[in-house]
Amino acid sequence: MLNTTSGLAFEHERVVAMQAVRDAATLCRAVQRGVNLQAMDKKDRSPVTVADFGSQALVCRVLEEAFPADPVVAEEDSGELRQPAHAESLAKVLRFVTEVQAGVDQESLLRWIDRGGALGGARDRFWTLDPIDGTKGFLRGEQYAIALALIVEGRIEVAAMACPNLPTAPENDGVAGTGSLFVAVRGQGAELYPLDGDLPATPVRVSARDDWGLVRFCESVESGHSAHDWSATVAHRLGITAPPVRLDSQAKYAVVARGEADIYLRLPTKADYREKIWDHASGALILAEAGGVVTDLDGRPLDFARGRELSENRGVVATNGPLHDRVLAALAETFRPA
Ligand SMILES: Nc1ncnc2c1ncn2[C@@H]1O[C@H](COP(=O)(O)O)[C@@H](OP(=O)(O)O)[C@H]1O
Ligand SMILES: [Mg+2]
Ligand SMILES: [Mg+2]
Ligand SMILES: [Mg+2]
Repeated sequence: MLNTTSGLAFEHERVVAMQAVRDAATLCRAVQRGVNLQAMDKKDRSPVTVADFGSQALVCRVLEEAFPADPVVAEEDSGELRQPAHAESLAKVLRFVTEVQAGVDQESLLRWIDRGGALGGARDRFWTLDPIDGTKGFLRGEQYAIALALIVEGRIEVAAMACPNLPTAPENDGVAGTGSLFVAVRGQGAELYPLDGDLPATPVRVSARDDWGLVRFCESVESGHSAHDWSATVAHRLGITAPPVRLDSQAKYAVVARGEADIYLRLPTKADYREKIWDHASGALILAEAGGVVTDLDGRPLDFARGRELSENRGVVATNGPLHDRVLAALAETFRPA
């Protein structure tokens, strides 16, 4: 889709996606500053917070206004929030959303959240959203991301990912207000903006590292999300000596994309677990546009045209490129999933 003013494909989508994740990041930070950060349990026992719902509402609001015909495949729905037992949480979500977007009523809020219920698939065009990826990291005050991507006929075309606790540069580690906003459009490269202020973007590029003694790999903090024992075995086989860098959320794709790490491994802990599209779409395009490579454990491209899950893939291997085939070979030789 060509924008007649700038001539760049998907320029309007890129700008809208950046605004949407910025709004959501403002809300997430406000919730995190608030006392008594509590999680509710979803049916699958995973945590969800007031910020997950508020973030989803704000992003879906921005998308509805700009692209009313576009479906959204998002992680959360309003089912639990509508329960009388959660009236207090609903009131909190409304309060935090109103701080960013004045004049919102409860019905609009719930309707925006439920715009995320689309099924995806090979249909023309849809957005996929993880309103907070790394909810466990968010609850610990560590890494999390607001991850949004546009998928057209199964191809990821636009990605925006806000990482409020990931500094734009290592020297800002731990400094408040130095979060990162990664943006990519297929064929146009990946860029990093400071999440705060109007500073210009810098290009994002992977490392060229291919010396196994210097290679760094990253993985989930949660051993229930990615098998730490297997990644240690694979790393040993490859001659990697540095300990793994563990961080939550799709910030893992971002740190590989900007060359701070060289490999992201996500090895299934359960044979029947299928990755969710919103856990990968945004990060995967950002890394690919930074020069990296993303496949599943078997070397297959991630297939985003199958619905809400990556049903045809298992696990994820993401690298700077030069290391990819050796990592796949080491996995084929060693990894025996549960
Ligand atoms: N058994 C499992 N295997 C792999 N991923 C899982 C999992 N259970 C939950 N997840 C996903 O892991 C995501 C977090 O990834 P990470 O551990 O890399 O931070 C969660 O996203 P949310 O936090 O958005 O729910 C959730 O979708
Ligand atoms: Mg979740
Ligand atoms: Mg997630
Ligand atoms: Mg989430």
